[in-house]
Amino acid sequence: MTAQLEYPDPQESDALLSIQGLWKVFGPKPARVPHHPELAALSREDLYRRTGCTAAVRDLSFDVAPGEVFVVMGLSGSGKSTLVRCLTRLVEPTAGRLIFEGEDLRAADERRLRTLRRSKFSMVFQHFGLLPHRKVIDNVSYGLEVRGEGKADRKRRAQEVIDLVGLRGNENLYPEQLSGGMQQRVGLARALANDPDVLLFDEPFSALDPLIRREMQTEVVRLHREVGKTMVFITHDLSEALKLGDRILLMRDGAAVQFGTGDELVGAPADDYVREFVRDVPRADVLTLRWIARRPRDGEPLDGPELGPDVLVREATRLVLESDRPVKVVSAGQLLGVIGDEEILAVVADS
Ligand SMILES: Nc1ncnc2c1ncn2[C@@H]1O[C@H](COP(=O)(O)OP(=O)(O)OP(=O)(O)O)[C@@H](O)[C@H]1O
Repeated sequence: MTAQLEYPDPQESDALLSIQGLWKVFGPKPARVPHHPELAALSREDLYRRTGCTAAVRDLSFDVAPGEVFVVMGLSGSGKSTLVRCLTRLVEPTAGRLIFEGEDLRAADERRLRTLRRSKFSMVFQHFGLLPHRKVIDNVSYGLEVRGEGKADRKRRAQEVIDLVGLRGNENLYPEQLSGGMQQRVGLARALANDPDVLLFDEPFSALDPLIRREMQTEVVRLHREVGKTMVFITHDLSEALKLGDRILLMRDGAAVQFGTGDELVGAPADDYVREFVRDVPRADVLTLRWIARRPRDGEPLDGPELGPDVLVREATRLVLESDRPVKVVSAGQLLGVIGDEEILAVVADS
């Protein structure tokens, strides 16, 4: 039994990167799995038992918009690393389409792929991947050297990104002379030096201790604000995903469980798995007023203070509790609902 997989036409859409029906199957004769409805529907264990194959990525489809931070989150073994490697074909997908800037990446030959990897994508790895015998500045300019750029240009560009990531003064040190956090700054600088269209991060901060990790997350938020690059960020850490992601894809056993913004995952979990995943998130720091506004009751005063629907519950708490009238949630002059002490306390008490 063979099913024909159908995908939409390569993009008239605004997506920078479009992933359509992507599969990566490891094991013997992997290509039969995506096209075989019965095999494709088997659980991870049953598929392995019947075929000896593991579907690390299962029928994933999503678009990444230009300038967006797209986070892929999931527990160990959910397929995140395989997915991010499939995006540049460092791991060869088994089925599906990858459209980047309108180009079908699966049709690209080795030469074209190498060019794309050098000029359009940069990767930041968990274990930094720095060259130990090269100074910071030479690590940062390495990609430019490979691309054949002249010495003066390389140096100028490397210095620019070294300044950008806060490494000025460390140019002539070797990686082993730097702390983990500093080494990952070198990794970031090296990735930015190529001026790629997409930065791919594979759990870049997992090896760092929690304080440095938070500092680096803030650094990525700042860099994103400054350089506006499209980012695909892999993590198993929910708070990291919520802090960085414009949109989050939650994966389990290779498949998508939910796509959404952080507040959508927390406010409207798709199933019990997601509910359990987000259970300990301080809801007041993630949910916005649009999630808790309700219809005004008959006779309720509507002359209270106004706030927008995107204000975080935490930020609105004081105003709501101090006001003797319900706070109005208003967008473009339209009343979306009201919020009183009850609604606020239900969230804050749960946080
Ligand atoms: N080369 C391979 N051969 C066979 N199975 C593989 C291979 N690479 C990955 N897998 C399997 O695919 C599944 C997904 O692995 P992957 O490393 O992508 O997950 P992950 O979410 O990145 O996990 P982690 O955070 O632990 O790296 C796992 O079951 C893994 O054992």
